[in-house]
Amino acid sequence: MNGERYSRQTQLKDFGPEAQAKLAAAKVLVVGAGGLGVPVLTYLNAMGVGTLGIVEEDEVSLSNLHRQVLYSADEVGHAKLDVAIKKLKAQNPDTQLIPYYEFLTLENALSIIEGYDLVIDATDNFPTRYLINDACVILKKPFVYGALHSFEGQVSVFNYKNGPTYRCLFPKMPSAKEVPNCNAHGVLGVIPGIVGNLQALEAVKVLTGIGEVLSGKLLLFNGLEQTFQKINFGANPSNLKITSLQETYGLSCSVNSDTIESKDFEKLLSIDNIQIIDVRTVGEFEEFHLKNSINLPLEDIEDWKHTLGYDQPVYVLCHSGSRSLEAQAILVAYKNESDIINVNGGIEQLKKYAVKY
Ligand SMILES: Nc1ncnc2c1ncn2[C@@H]1O[C@H](COP(=O)(O)OP(=O)(O)OP(=O)(O)O)[C@@H](O)[C@H]1O
Repeated sequence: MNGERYSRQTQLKDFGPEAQAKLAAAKVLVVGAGGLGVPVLTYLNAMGVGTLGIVEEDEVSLSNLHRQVLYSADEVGHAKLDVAIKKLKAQNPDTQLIPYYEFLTLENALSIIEGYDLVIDATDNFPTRYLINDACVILKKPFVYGALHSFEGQVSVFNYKNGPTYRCLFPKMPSAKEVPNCNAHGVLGVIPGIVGNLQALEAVKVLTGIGEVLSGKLLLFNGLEQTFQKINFGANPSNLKITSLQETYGLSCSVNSDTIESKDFEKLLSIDNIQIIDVRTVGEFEEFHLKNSINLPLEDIEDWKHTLGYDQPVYVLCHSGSRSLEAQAILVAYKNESDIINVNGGIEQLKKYAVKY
């Protein structure tokens, strides 16, 4: 270990070389290298966490750059993981960086998470968050949670020393209407920077034992008012006893029965007459879209929902899977009995099949 590199933190009385050695021995898995993942990775790497696993399959987009400050304009279109690994290596060559060029799914979650001491959720969707929670409960790993909405953020540590889990705080996946998303609602660039850093701080506390971990406490940050608030919550014993993902999710390959993962949806693209409704904006659709898809922007869906054919499945798609959840909720409210399926991961994960006008 390079003593000088970490000297400004090891000289802290309550940190010292002992805590630094714990960081060096630690294995942390960061799921998502986007708005939250970038600050988490940058600081944990700089501070000397020995092993960092990164799960991510996305590419850098122009609209990522205002907040995902590890990426530059000339890297748009490159795999986030390639860019992140290159920059993190240059930042601290001592870290062992382990890339997973895939999204975390029901199939790979347990085998990936198994080898780590701590997981950091830096994703942007509820199915992944519940999956991380459930896999961490099964494997008895703590996980640091972070989430954003507009100018606000939340942080907590779940499953820490048998403490409350994500399901103790939020027992059920929220309804589609409640789901916020950067694409649809926007995010101020600096907010994920703040929330990601708070997550990194919690990770350091869990790994080294300093301070008081946010277990059983939800930290709420309001960027416009510059206020922090802590809410206490307790454990519900039934949430501490998940034994298998199959039991929790059934045998389906999705974490949500009305959802299909993009990679499974891929296999359906060759079906003739498949009904794919793309709810992105006209501009986004013009940039690229799936050949057989129909563009029905989210804001117009209420007016045009009667035009769809409900005698066959309706696959609803957007950029990454959140606006399509909102659209799905509107369609389900209209035609309850029909097969209305959200494509989780969206067109972002199906880009190789996309065409332009
Ligand atoms: N299941 C998953 N496994 C791994 N990474 C995931 C998973 N789900 C989402 N992610 C990643 O988490 C990151 C979340 O970042 P962020 O919320 O800033 O959104 P984004 O997808 O980068 O941008 P935008 O939503 O604006 O297009 C993304 O890079 C996304 O690919």
